[in-house]
Amino acid sequence: MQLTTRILSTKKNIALVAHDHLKDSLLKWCTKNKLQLVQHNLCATGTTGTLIKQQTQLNVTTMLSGPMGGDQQIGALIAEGKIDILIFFWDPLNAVPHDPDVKALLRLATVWNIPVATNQATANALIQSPIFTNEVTIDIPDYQQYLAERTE
Ligand SMILES: O=C(CO)COP(=O)(O)O
Repeated sequence: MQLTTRILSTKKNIALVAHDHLKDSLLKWCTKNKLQLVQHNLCATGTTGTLIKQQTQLNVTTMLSGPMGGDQQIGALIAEGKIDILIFFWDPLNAVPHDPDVKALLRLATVWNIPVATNQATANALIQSPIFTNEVTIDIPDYQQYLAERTE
């Protein structure tokens, strides 16, 4: 796969997602890091985002709830280059009905090489890193080249 680059600007588009048993943990993390988070554009799956808005007063664009398509909506935004960072407190100990959607979201985040935190320790590392505040260049698949090779 040929690569090209994408610039993540200083003001990032950040997606926040948490499974039910980890919502308290993500809410605490958002409260603790509110001053950094307020400087970025936030979006979230339906329940997660609504709780973050209620409990932190952060401005969050909400998608549908995860099991109703919210993970897929965020995955689509990632594929379109509209999400720069994914913070996803996913639950490795409880099954969810939309497991294929969860896998698809994590897969697309990997395909498009965006920084992802899937637990609190990595979210802490990410928010303290220059990635969060600086302009960053990431390698991404060269889609035009990919398409050209498949259609020549
Ligand atoms: O299920 C989710 C992620 O897979 C999260 O969805 P909610 O934020 O609506 O609970």
